[in-house]
Formats: sequence, C-alpha cells, structure tokens
Amino acid sequence: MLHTFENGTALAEGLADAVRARLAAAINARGAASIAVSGGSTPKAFFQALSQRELDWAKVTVTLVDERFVPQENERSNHGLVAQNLLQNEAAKAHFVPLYHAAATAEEAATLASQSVAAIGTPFDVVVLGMGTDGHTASFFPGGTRLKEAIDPATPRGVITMEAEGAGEIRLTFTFSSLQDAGLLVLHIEGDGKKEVLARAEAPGDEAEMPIRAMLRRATSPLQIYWAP
Ligand SMILES: O=C1O[C@H](COP(=O)(O)O)[C@@H](O)[C@H](O)[C@H]1O
Repeated sequence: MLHTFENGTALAEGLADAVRARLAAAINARGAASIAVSGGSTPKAFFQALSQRELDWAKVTVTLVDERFVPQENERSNHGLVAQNLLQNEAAKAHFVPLYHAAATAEEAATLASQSVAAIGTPFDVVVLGMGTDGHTASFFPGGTRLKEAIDPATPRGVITMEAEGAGEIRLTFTFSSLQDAGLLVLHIEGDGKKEVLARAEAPGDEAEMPIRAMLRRATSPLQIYWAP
C-alpha cells in the first residue's frame, strides 16, 4: 500500500504517528515493544518526530536493520544517527541494541549481534526499511557477497555480514527472515528518483539485481510504502 504525503515533514509526522500507535498497541498487549530502523540520509526527520511522541519508551527496544562495521563515533555509523536523532526527548528512555561490536572481525561482530538481538523477541513490532538508488534495502546490496543467503527465506533470523562495491564499509545486516514478518513493515522513501527506482523494482526482473524486490514480492506482512516528493 502506498501512503503519499505532501512533503518530507508531513511524511515524518504521519509515519511517527503510525509507528507510535503500533508500539503502543504492543505495549498494551504484552508490556513491551520492538522496532528496527534504517540508517542513511532519509530517516532523520522521521526519527526526530518519533522521538517526541509520548509513549512508555522504557518498554521499547530499538535496533537497526543494518549497520556499518564502524564504531558509533564514526560519522557513517547508523547507531550514531539513531543516538543523535531518535534516542532523544521522550524516546531517550528506550533501550538500544547495537549491531556493531568492537570485535576483531565483522564476522565475530555479526555473531555477537545475533546473540544480543535474540533477546528482543520475534517478530519485530515495527521495521522501517529504506532503499538505495541501486535497489538495495537493509544491506541487501546488488552484487553483495552474501546476498543470496541474506534474502533466502530459509536463512534463519539473525545478523550476517555483507560486502559489496556500493556499500563502502563491511556491513552487518539482519536477514530477510528477520524483517519480513514485522507487525508493521514500512518502506520509507522520498523524492522522484526513489519513486522511479521503486517503479523499476515493481516490474519483472531478478531479485539479485534489485534486492528490494524480495520485500516487495515475498514479505508475509504487507509492505506499507511511505513516500513524499
Ligand atoms: O546504506 C544504506 O542506505 C539505505 C538508504 O539510504 P539513503 O541515504 O538513500 O536514505 C538505508 O536504508 C540503509 O539502512 C543504509 O545502511
């Protein structure tokens, strides 16, 4: 389903309302809620809007759908972005579970991340995905070293490593099976360029060329697409 907004500010507010409602419903139902968010340039205004929503944030666990193998202090860290923009204001009381660990290798960090995220419980109440202009989502990159494994529905829930030409640093990413059944599954994109990329992804073609297709075609939860020009 496509949710269209007049501009990025209206989208940020609308998405923050929808996410808050889903997290509040989870807290009412089981006393806890979970959300996995994306990094990149798109979600900043949404994070700031969500951070101001009233909610029993102490009962909310926040994590990332993917991360670079860099410490929080690195300017490209998704953890850093979330710490500065989401884990503020009302949401400062939320519990954050990082994917990055200061391990000797990204492989070890992924193992540690898989162990720590296992305590969050499944499925996620909310997953907010982004999409790159190359059709990647999370760190499911075209040409990624472990793309086939990452988007295989038989690959267990957890965090694996990914390397790809367009990715820069080595990545840590939740697998497709971890994300595709969220209570609220959102794809947040902005701009005409991303809308054109989405249209290409919705056309027939190989999932390996545009890995967002795995979510568009095979997610068991309906994908809610939030878009603004
Ligand atoms: O590499 C990444 O990029 C995508 C999209 O980023 P954007 O800057 O085009 O919004 C993001 O969804 C992903 O989490 C991030 O690691």
